[in-house]
Amino acid sequence: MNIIEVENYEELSIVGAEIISGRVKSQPHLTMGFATGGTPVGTYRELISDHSTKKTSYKNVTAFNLDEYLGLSGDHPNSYCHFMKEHLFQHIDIHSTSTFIPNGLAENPLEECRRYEELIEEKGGIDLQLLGIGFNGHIGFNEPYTSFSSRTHIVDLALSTRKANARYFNSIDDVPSQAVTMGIGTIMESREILLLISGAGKQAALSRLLDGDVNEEFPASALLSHSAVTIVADAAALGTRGRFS
Ligand SMILES: O=P(O)(O)OC[C@H]1O[C@](O)(CO)[C@@H](O)[C@@H]1O
Repeated sequence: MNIIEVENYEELSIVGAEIISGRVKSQPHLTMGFATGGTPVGTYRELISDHSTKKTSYKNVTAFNLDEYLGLSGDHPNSYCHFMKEHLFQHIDIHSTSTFIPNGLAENPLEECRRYEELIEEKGGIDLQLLGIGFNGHIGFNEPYTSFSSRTHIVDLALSTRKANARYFNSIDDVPSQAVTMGIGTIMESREILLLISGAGKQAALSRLLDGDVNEEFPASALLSHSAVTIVADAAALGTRGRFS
């Protein structure tokens, strides 16, 4: 596991974007896995800026997102489909037909999970998967005790996850209680993984990850068994484990 220590969220966003745009430049037909949540927003802002100044092109990039709320349509303001358009896709030259996000309104959600898995396989798998981490160690929407061999599936969201994401909704009651997410097994098949961790609130999760105990109780610990993971973490998240403490 390669750990890049940065001073703050601004620097984390710059470094995250440099890694992604660097891959896109060297491999224009990259299949990229994107994440949502607050953490990657700065990275997306930097990618947009890089796209407009340095003309990094995404026209041959294929994008898969990790997850989507069940019950929200793609144009719902809180859907992850809407999030990706707003924070990245509408600002770069990626083709809308090359961006894939699970359909939160699928008539048959189990079938949708199978379709999504097939699609990832059809496109040759994910080259670089961007991840954030939840307070409880979730990656994607894979909550504690999710099998490390899981494929794209339906999850019941933990109350702590719904509470953490309630900030984007009018009230916690509006936060869907289920989502479709790539499984941990799906994520682990990505050829490379970039995990962004920022803020004091993530200190306990990062510390537990760095302790190195691989356990399904802590989903992110699966990453310890992956051969190409880069973590970009800021001083607040590293706490006393960082060089800035
Ligand atoms: O970046 P945030 O907002 O702290 O979220 C962390 C993680 O939680 C999720 O938003 C899901 O709750 C993930 O998509 C994300 O990686």
